[in-house]
Amino acid sequence: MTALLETEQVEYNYPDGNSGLRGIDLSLPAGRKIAVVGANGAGKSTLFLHLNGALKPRRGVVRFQGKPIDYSRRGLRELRSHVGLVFQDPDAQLFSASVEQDISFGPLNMGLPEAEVRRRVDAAMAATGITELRHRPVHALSYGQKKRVCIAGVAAMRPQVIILDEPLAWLDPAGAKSILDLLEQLNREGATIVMSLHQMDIVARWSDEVVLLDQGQRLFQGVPRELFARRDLLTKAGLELPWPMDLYQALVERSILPSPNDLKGGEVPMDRESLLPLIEQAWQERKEGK
Ligand SMILES: Nc1ncnc2c1ncn2[C@@H]1O[C@H](COP(=O)(O)OP(=O)(O)OP(=O)(O)O)[C@@H](O)[C@H]1O
Repeated sequence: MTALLETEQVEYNYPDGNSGLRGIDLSLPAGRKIAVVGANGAGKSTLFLHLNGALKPRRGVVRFQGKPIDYSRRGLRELRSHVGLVFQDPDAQLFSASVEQDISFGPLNMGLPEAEVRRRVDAAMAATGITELRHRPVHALSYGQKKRVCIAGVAAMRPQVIILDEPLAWLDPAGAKSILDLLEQLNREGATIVMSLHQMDIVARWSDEVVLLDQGQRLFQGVPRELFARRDLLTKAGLELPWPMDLYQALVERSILPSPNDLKGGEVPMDRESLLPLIEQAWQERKEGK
């Protein structure tokens, strides 16, 4: 599969000498939902800032659609119309007086006609469920509402890639679910979604592909099931298994559930929906005295 975004041996040091990235090779295919995971300080935000050209590597190269990023003003403006980044901190992204103005900024900056801007802004507000906040000042919104405005602002530009730095952090369960539903919808409409997150159960059920970073290096890229079979990598990177896999293992150790070798299909359950039928079956067999 051809890569939409690629990094080759990307290295970056912050001006104070902190090493942000230490030779990262990545290839992000189009149309996927890609999770980027790693402990605090692993380099996720630094990587994202390279993918939309906000940071320039000290060594190595970042490519979009096979071409190295053009760091001129024009080149970056063009790149950012295709690669949208939603920052971790919404206050770093929002600056207009009202919600509507903020979401309009990107499409206006792309030079789109006013009617088209209005259409896109209305659609982005509807998709993120913030139409009623249209005239509200951004500084007076809750954290979760600000997050939605940031996502709407990027979605209104209709980029090919939407990168989100911990979009679920600090959201309540309903807020997190609606963001995940929205990302699912944007992906169905053709956007490649790249997001960092710390909840491994969501990585397991949401992502097609997962990238694991550790101390500025890529430790793994592949499907979630493959990553969660690598206990060595998880331990090194300080990550845990998704809770359904962890619970499954605890139940196997207590001889309540069959071990992977005795499972039909042999696949360890990664999510709640595949774990529950195993528990129900074990419960049924116990009741029937098997
Ligand atoms: N503005 C900065 N100035 C100096 N060093 C920085 C800066 N931002 C990040 N770093 C350093 O670069 C490394 C990578 O940080 P980064 O923020 O990319 O990690 P992260 O994986 O996004 O972490 P988190 O999960 O905490 O958001 C860390 O060692 C961090 O201390």
